[in-house]
Parts: sequence; C-alpha cells; structure tokens
Amino acid sequence: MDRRRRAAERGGSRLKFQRLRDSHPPIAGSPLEAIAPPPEAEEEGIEAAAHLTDLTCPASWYPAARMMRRRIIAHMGPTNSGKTHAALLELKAAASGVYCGPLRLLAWEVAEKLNADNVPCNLITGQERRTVPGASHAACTVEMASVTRGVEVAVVDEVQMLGDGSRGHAFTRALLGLPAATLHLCGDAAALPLLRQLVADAGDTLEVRTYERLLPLVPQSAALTSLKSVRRGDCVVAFSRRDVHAIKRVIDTHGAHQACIVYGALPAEARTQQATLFNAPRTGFNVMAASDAVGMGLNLNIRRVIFSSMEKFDGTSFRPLTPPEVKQIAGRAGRFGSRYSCGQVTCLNDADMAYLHACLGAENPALERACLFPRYQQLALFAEQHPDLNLPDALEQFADRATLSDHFFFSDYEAMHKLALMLRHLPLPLRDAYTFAISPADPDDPIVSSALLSFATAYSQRGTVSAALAQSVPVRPARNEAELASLEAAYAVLDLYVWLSHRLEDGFPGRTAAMQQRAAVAGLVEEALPRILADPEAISKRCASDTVASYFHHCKFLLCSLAVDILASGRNNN
Ligand SMILES: Nc1ncnc2c1ncn2[C@@H]1O[C@H](COP(=O)(O)OP(=O)(O)OP(=O)(O)O)[C@@H](O)[C@H]1O
Ligand SMILES: [Mg+2]
Repeated sequence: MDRRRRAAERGGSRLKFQRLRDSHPPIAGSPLEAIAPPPEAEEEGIEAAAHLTDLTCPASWYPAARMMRRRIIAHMGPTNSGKTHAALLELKAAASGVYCGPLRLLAWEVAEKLNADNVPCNLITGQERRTVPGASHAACTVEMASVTRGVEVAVVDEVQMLGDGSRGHAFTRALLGLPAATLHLCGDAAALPLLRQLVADAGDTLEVRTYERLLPLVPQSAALTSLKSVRRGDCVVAFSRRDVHAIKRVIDTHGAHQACIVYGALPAEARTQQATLFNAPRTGFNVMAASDAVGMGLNLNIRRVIFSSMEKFDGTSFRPLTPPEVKQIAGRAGRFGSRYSCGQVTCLNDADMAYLHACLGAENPALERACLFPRYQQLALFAEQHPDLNLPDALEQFADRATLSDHFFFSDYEAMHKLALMLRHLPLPLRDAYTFAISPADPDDPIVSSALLSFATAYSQRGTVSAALAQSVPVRPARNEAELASLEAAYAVLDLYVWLSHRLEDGFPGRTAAMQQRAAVAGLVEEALPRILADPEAISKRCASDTVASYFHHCKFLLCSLAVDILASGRNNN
C-alpha cells in the first residue's frame, strides 16, 4: 500500500493528534511504559515491528474461517427490496446461525422475529446479553460477532458499511472472519466489486443475487415549503437533535398533528416506543421528526420522507448529503408491508429540490476500499516493542507504520485516541486501558467522557467501581427539552457502565443495579416525550418568520452556530 497516499489521507487528523500530543507529553509510569523492553537488537526490533504492522493479509487473521470453504451469497439491491428478508429466511431454516447488524435495534428486531417464529435466538449487543434456553441462533451487533464459533449460516446486514471510516472494520472482520458454512451479505450493489475482492482474498466462493425495490419511490416535483403542510405518514428528516426538537415543536404548535421523534441519542427503548406510536393507527402521533438515524433499522409506516435540509454537519463543516445517504434515508418511505403502497420523497425548501432529484437519479459510486483495524494482539505486541510509548502514542505510531493492501484503509481511530489520551495518566494494564478506550463513550460528550474518566480512575485505584458512580445527574421526570437532554446523558452513562460490566466483570459488579436504573431512566424519557411542551420563546421566534422553510433556508448561519454549539456542548446528536 502506498504509505504516502495514506499519510496524505490522514493529514487532517494527524495534525490534530500532533497538536494534542504537543500539549500532553507522555507521562512517566504510563501503562505501556510498565511493559519490560524486549531483548532484541535494534535492527531485529525494526524488522519485527515492520512485521507487526503488516496488515496486508487480514484474511489470515481468522483461522477458523480459513479452515472452511465458505459459500458466500451477496444479496444486492436498493433499500426496501427484500434483501434482509431473504437472508433471514435462510437463517431461520438453518440448524445454527448468527445475524450481524449495524444497530442494536436491528439485532433486537431479528431476535424477536426468530423467537416469535419458534427459532430460539439469543441477543448479544455491547450492552445486552439475552440468552434463550436451547438457542443455536444469535442476533448481534456486528462488533459482537464471534470469529471462533462455527455456525451453519451467518448474515451480515448493511454490508456496504465496510466502507465506513470508523465502524467499517467490524464489517470487514465479520466478512473475513465469520466461520459460517454459508455467509449471506446484504447491502447496496455499490459494495459488490469490493466484496468480490475480499471473497477472493479469503479463498471462498461468491454467488450474487440481485433485488429490485418492492414498492415504488416517487420523488415529488414540488417542495413542501411549510411544515404547516405536513400530513399523516410524513417523516421530516433533520441532522441534529436540536433541529429534530425544533421541527417537532413547530408541527405540534400548528395543531393539526403531533410528531413522534427519533434520533440517535434517544434511549433505544424510547426510539422503539416512538416508532410504535407512529406506526399504530389512531394514536394522534401520525407524523415523525427524525434525524438521519431513521435511515437504517426501524420499520416505519412512512408515506413520505421530507428532507429539511440537504446538508449535514460532519464535525468540522456543513457538507452536502451524498447520493447514497439521500437514497438510504428516502428509502424509508413506502416500506413493503406498511400502510402505504408507494413511497414519496421531497424537501422542505424549493432550493433543495434539484439536488434531491440529482441524488436519487445518481448511481452509487462503487466502494473501493474496506476499513481495517489491527487486532488487539497486534497492538499489544507493538506496544511491548515500544515501551516508551503510552497507548495513544502507540496507536498513532502503529497507524503511521501500518502497511495495507490497496483495497483497505486504516480505520479512523480518533475517538479511541481521544479517550486513550484522557486516560493515559492512570496506572492501568494495557488490556484494560484498551478496553476503556474502545468503549462507546463519546469523547466529545462532556458528561459521558467525564463518567468514563471517573470509572477508569476508580477502577485503577480500587479495582471495583460501584454502580452508584454511574448516577451522573438527578433522575426525575423531564419537564422540558434541557431536562430531557440530561436524562439522555444519564442513560448514556448507565449504558456505558453496563457495557464495561460485560468486559471487566469483577471491576464493574453493579450491572443489575445499573440496568434497573437505566430502564427507569428510559421509562422517564418515554413518559416525557409525548408531553414535552413547546418552548414558547422558540415558537414565537419561529412563527415570526414566514414559514419554517424560509427560516431554515435563510438562516444557514444559525444552523452553523447551532452545530458549533452542539459540538461545544459535546452531544452526539445524530
Ligand atoms: N417476500 C416477502 N414476503 C413478505 N414480506 C416481505 C418479503 N420481502 C420483504 N418483506 C418485508 O418488506 C420489508 C422490507 O424488506 P427488507 O427489510 O428485507 O428490505 P431490505 O432490502 O433489506 O431493505 P433495507 O436495505 O432498507 O434494509 C420488511 O418489512 C420485510 O419483512
Ligand atoms: Mg435490510
């Protein structure tokens, strides 16, 4: 792999890391410094290090899968074309199997479906382990997939995510490493050339099945222009928690409809509750305001998707949505088996319509490279050879030296690096420091990251962390959006405790208490959502402008400042 190309591609984040490093020099006594230096001569050390950072043949990392001649079936097609349905039929019919999906909600849904059809199925996600007596099947989030336990059938859903910069490596691992006699890969056809390459690397055979959309998706010619015009079955999509709430307020204020809300920071239980409210007839909640989190996973009775904007904040600046993103989100309308026989899609603003049509008509560009991240053992050996480095520096140096084949790229490890940097002063064994660093804590969320720091500090000092430490904010019913945000943060902290308790069992013995508390917080969020009243000040501001459409269209600077705000307040809003 061309090292220079990778260096150029990583230029932005390398600079950022350099700055971080300059302001935080390595601390003596850091976990990696505690490891004794190897006895090799310098030359041998360099050679061994080069070998350790050689990631050119990841297929060889998975002996169990390599011992099999796997039959791989790619189910390729647009959204709502029955790909997952077809693969699940084969999973159900198998004597043993595993479903690997990108989201907890998808894993939940599949486990429920299989159990309802009398196929006992366990649920395994980062935060949940639900075992069913006699189960030979499991539904899991892709990160939890076992690469050692052989099964008859495995399914990797939304496999095009192997091109995702931060989570893609888990899909690559599943594809190369699942020891399944038959492996079903479901996703967009743009991934097919890359899948062919990976399947060839693994020495397996590939069969391709193509699918067409089950119900039509019709782009409208006119924009909605005002949220007053929303109708039953509409889903207005925005790209931050704050905008989702703003849209809900405006819809509720007009009085004709009440809106359900769905966004990533909402507890999974509350998302399911909102989806159920929206799907059921005669609840009064027949419109939805959602972030792009709606693009994957929930089966919703959406008749029409309305884009409130065609731009999203990517952590640095606003960028246009890509055609695959637009199609993924738009594809939620007119789901087969829902109340509507045809899906529609439009925008709130006239000015966005041309771009919407262009995206829907565009071919998805073929994925060229799959995301890759080394195994823990590789990092640990590398760290052992560089005892002067702490975990964040070892990560950086590993990434710098790593060699990859042309059809792979090194994963974005910025979140992990930030957490490792935050914890580097703690006297933690490498394995534990690594576990804390790969936890789902959002490093840009001040509440969750400070909770992680408290957990890791207590763990390094006392060896055990009480669940009481996970109670980050007072838990009481939310009366407004700000209090709702506090509950969401409380949920995220308890969720983090539960996640850690599955990996450091002795250190985090309060899982049951944390789970009870988490369920209580989720209950409070669910209770609060239908009755969170509109903030009168915000409404009067919005109603003062002609329409919300013009509000969004003419005040891009406001959206920018909102996004900066969001970043500053550290919430992960999508
Ligand atoms: N042959 C079928 N019989 C009954 N229901 C079906 C059939 N095919 C698909 N469905 C239903 O249609 C809906 C969409 O199917 P599915 O989820 O498999 O689509 P998909 O192509 O995987 O979409 P996405 O890319 O959005 O995940 C689901 O509710 C599924 O259960
Ligand atoms: Mg699917």
